Amino acid sequence: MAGARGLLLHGPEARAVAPRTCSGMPLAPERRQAKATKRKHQGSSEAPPAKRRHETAFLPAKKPSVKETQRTFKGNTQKTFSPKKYSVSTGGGKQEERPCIKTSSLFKNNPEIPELHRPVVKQEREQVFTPESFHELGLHPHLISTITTVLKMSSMTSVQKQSIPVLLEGRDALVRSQTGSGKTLAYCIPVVQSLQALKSKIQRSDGPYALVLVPTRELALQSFDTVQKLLKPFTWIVPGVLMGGEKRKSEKARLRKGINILISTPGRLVDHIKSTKNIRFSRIQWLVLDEADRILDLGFEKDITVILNALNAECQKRQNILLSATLTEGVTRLADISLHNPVSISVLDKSHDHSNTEGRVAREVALPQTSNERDSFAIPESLDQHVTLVPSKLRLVCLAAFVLQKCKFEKDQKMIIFFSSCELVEFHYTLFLHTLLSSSGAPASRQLPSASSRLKFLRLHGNMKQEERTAVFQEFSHSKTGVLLCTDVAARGLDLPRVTWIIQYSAPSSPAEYIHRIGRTARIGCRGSSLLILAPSEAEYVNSLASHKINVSEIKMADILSVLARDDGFKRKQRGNQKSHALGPQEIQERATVLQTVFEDYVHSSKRTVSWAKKALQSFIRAYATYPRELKHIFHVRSLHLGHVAKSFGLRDAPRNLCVTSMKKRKTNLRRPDLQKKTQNKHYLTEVLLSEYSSGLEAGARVRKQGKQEGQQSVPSEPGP
Ligand SMILES: Nc1ncnc2c1ncn2[C@@H]1O[C@H](COP(=O)(O)OP(=O)(O)OP(=O)(O)O)[C@@H](O)[C@H]1O
Repeated sequence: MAGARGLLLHGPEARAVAPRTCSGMPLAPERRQAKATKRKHQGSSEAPPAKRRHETAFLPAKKPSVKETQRTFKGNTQKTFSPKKYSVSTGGGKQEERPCIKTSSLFKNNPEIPELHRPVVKQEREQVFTPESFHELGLHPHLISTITTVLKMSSMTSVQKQSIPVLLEGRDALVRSQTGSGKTLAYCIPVVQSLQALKSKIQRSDGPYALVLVPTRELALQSFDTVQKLLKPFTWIVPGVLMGGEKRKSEKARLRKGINILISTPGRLVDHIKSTKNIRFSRIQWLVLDEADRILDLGFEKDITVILNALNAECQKRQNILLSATLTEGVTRLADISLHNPVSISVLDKSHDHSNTEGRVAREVALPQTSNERDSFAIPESLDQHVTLVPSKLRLVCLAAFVLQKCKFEKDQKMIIFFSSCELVEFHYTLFLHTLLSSSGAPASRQLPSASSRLKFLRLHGNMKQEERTAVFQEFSHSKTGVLLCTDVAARGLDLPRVTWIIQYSAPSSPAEYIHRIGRTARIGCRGSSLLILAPSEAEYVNSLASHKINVSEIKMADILSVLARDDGFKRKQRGNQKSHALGPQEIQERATVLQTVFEDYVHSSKRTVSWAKKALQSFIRAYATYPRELKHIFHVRSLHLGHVAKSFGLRDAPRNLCVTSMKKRKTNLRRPDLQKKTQNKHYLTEVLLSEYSSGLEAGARVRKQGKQEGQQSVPSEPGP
């Protein structure tokens, strides 16, 4: 970590930045001076010496005593009253000089970045394509011509080659293959082939023959789209989608008219089962659970039971398929209750070899699989995985620098950034719109000197209206470039073409989620990369990934920040004819501080924005408290330094009254870990994650209730608070 450590050790205590009023106007000199003094004084309470750090973590920031204030004030008089200058590009490339005030150092009092002793593990591999074509499957000629001319596919993928014949034989199956390997067609083709071949031709009014359950609305739309394409030559078979966000009445009307292949999220289907008289399952021949392990998470297990009971009550004989890139214990349980004498299909290299040597697919793998097999996942060979260790104070600038590096200075990059909650997505989306974009409509004085109109930001999360979610999904899908900020609502199954980078700004809560998130890139043999951003205290997570045969290589934080050298918009003004010195670590630190200051200035531009940033910080802490027990030794709220984390929300100080109720609760619960798990964690998990996957019917009510309980201000979704 030589580079990164260098940055940490040699950083200047304070950086020069431009002072502004709330409206973004430069301050009068006297006020500027007073404010600079105040800032310095505030900054002093924020970075405790290393030995105090542990004690102060998560305590409200203490107001410094008069004595402390005087000491700080006196000790820094010289610096405080000699503001440096830095230059800001204004429209037309002019450089405007602004006198500066202090920003507390980003590069001091940070925890040491540990060396990563990364165990190198042999990753599981799958071969994506086979040389075989779809012609060999004995499908209806119109279906083959649709696959080759409409979908423009010629050869089968491994999972398709293994699954389609098994499913056409009428067997139940548990299918596991890596992300982006073509599992959707692996089940859609046999369903369409079998339904078009039924002797008594399907009538629309017959109702569903096939039911496909998926965890999210976007995935429902995507699967519907695939089925619709395959059904082109078979116009008498009608597909339909139920996914919430749409008026229940119009869904009821469509159900009444008849849907033969029904694609739905579990929650929405349960709602119709309970309230609609028009839903009949007597003709069901296929039940597909795509992303089966995700479907089982949280509240969905109950929904699945309701659905299985409803199906079993009306039809006994049907084919059942469970699919996912990751199989968890839960899926084995679900397989036990929903699959009959199933074939387990796995495309790992060893089974592939087996199929080659024996001339048949490896499909008689016993159920359940061993935990070892279940816990190691195949990752596309064309996916380069990285990790970077970044102290909390530097997280925001580091993320922004990486976004600028890829999406501003490199061509044709399309990036997805994962966050742990809707509030975090909204916060970073709005902040970036107002600071990194020149076309956001915000006053130029509040923007980053190098604000770029080449950047495009979008966001996707479960608290958005359905029409907006769909529009964003479509826009990002069709776009060649752009940055999508999202929650795990976009982690599963979504097939977004040409995504080049996946950033995990909030670490995932399980290896399975890690696999699915990074699986949004490097699909079907394309190249892609991922970056996991961890705090130094979270370095151990790399070993946890390695235990699931996941290999990551390190990118040094210094290398990420060095992109700031490419943009003189971040430069401090040199005096007179002084020549710009070489872009060493010191200069990079100064530029990083300019970037941080732009964020802080935006956040502190009004009381409302400060309160909004505090809510986002609160949401971060709440989500952080929900990591499962097996990861608590790595991700524990007590190891966070509130003042430092606050900095990554553009807050200059650790908020004093943050999350008081929750803190009290947490304190009590920490003494009773059993209670914590049973009550609070469950509560948080439901609050933070369930809303992402709900049918959409209850989301509004839940969000309203949550907001009321926590006094939560709704974060503005459009350009800013
Ligand atoms: N035989 C094929 N030839 C070429 N492209 C294919 C083939 N089969 C599927 N694809 C394409 O590969 C992409 C990924 O497919 P799909 O979404 O079904 O993957 P998946 O295995 O379900 O991924 P995930 O686990 O992330 O849900 C899609 O764009 C799909 O159109």
